[in-house]
Amino acid sequence: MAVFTQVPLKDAHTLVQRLQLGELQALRGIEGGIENTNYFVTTDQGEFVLTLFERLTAEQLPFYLHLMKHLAHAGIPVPDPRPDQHGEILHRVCGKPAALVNRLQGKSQLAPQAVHCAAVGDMLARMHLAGRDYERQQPNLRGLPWWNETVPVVLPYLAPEQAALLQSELAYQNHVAASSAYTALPRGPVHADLFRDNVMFDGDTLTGFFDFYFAGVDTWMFDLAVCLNDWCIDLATGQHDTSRAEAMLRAYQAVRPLIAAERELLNAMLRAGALRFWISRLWDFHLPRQASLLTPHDPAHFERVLRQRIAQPLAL
Ligand SMILES: Nc1ncnc2c1ncn2[C@@H]1O[C@H](COP(=O)(O)OP(=O)(O)O)[C@@H](O)[C@H]1O
Ligand SMILES: N[C@@H](CCOP(=O)(O)O)C(=O)O
Repeated sequence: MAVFTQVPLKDAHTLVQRLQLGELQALRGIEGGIENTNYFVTTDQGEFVLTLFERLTAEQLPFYLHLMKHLAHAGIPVPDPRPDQHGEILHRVCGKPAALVNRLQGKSQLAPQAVHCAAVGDMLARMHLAGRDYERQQPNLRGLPWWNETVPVVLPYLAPEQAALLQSELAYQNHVAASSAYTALPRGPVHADLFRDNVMFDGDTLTGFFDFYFAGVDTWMFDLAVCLNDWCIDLATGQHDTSRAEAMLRAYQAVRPLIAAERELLNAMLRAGALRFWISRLWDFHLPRQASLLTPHDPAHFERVLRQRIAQPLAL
């Protein structure tokens, strides 16, 4: 869990007053998350989430916050950033850029069944379509250029066979990115980190997507691959669960059918999704930041997932 910055009650009170959200009743640091400082904020008007951004800059943040607003207005269940009286949704708390959003109802479904994977596939496709007329541009900041930059930084910490796999997969992904099929992939704003812990459910009903702070313009297929790699696998082995993967793909395609290039590159994108999180987990693990409540994720998990995607491609 992560609270990098301790927020005094008086600072939360000032923000709540400025956003005209009533009287502050409680402020509680959130267990979970590895990127930002998060607090639940209770006022007499409801429950909110305060996020202090620890890595993202005030220049990068409008893309994410306005994307959430855009999607919320299009009917996608995502947190809606609260404005001040001037309409500004990016605030400043304890010297850090900050946002306050509504708290989504429900809880994460950490042992998903086919019904949950179908709900995610359906809403993911709706979200992709709803993002088509979003005008701001920002690349996925954890995309290929970042992989190329970060792999040399983590290589010294790896055993020789891991280093060889990491380098050969990176070379493969550079090759894929230069192909005409890749150029043909439809793209737009994507979430890019839509894991089980970034979706809320009330029973079997999906109540929201959140944590958009790795979003960016990238291929829709990469987004779908990230979901398949987390929602539709056996976590112990990294193996695909066919019924869950089929449920997600069927529901996604009922809203937006995949084009030929997407079908062709499905497995390459599954490998890309595994590589992306293997690299970021290695980076977080071997070059950790100070936080009072932080548990790094296990990098070995995505090494296993990547080996699985290479050994057993998912057939469409
Ligand atoms: N809008 C929200 N509604 C409800 N819970 C939220 C919301 N945003 C964050 N949370 C809670 O806070 C936890 C950490 O948030 P997250 O965005 O994943 O952190 P990080 O940005 O550090 O990865 C989540 O697992 C969830 O329980
Ligand atoms: N989902 C990523 C890490 C990002 O953490 P989150 O709490 O912001 O989703 C992973 O599992 O490595």
